[in-house]
Amino acid sequence: MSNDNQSTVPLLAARGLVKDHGRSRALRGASVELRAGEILAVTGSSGSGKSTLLHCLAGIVRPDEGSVVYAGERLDQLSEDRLSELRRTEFGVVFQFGQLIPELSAVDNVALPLLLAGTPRERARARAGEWLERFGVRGQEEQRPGEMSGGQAQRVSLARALVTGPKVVFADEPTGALDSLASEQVMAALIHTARESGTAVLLVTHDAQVAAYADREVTLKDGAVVSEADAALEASL
Ligand SMILES: Nc1ncnc2c1ncn2[C@@H]1O[C@H](COP(=O)(O)OP(=O)(O)OP(=O)(O)O)[C@@H](O)[C@H]1O
Repeated sequence: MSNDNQSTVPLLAARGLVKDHGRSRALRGASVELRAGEILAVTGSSGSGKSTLLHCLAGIVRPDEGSVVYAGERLDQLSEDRLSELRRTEFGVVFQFGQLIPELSAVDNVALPLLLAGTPRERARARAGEWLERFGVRGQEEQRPGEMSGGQAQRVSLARALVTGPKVVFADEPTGALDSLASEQVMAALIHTARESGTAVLLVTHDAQVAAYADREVTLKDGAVVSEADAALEASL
């Protein structure tokens, strides 16, 4: 269901993105918009360009052609310094294999973005503990990623992505390595928390059940958007 608070002005808009990886063209004129608070699924078969699109939208990779505008700023033209500041303060990212730091406990992994932003250690750890609780992994604060299940580790990754209060979370196959029960728990936690905090989510997935959590779905084929379906409307039919 759409969130009534969503603005009609996009928070993030990509137009005509082209991106080559060596001799392979990953994006061929892809355009997509994400509104504040919206949950958008990007689907498509393997190799259709989903991850490359996410990387361009998150300012991780610069497109060869086209524009990416975030809250009035051209991401594709920003300096590396400004881009990394935006990634630290406005964006959160979650990947298929959470990419937690194996040597750090769950609470220290989640506290890390706050420490990098200058929050004192004890306050950062306390806030991290609150976020672990929100994601249902309280009690595992001192465990390291290797001592947790895949689903628990992925919920820690979500807590780390959201702890700084980002405007957008980019999630690339966040449930790709999980079984269906853990996948449902992770998605429910992500969607609930994003709705509660008004965070927009760009969700890359090839799984129709995961895409069904989104407000809207765009499908990529050969590096361009081929169809847009209102996932919520489809689900209600
Ligand atoms: N770093 C890279 N170097 C070379 N080619 C790449 C690189 N990243 C992606 N590609 C190529 O670009 C195309 C799009 O890849 P991308 O990972 O964006 O697609 P995807 O839809 O996310 O695929 P998957 O679902 O398999 O992850 C593919 O042909 C892929 O082989």
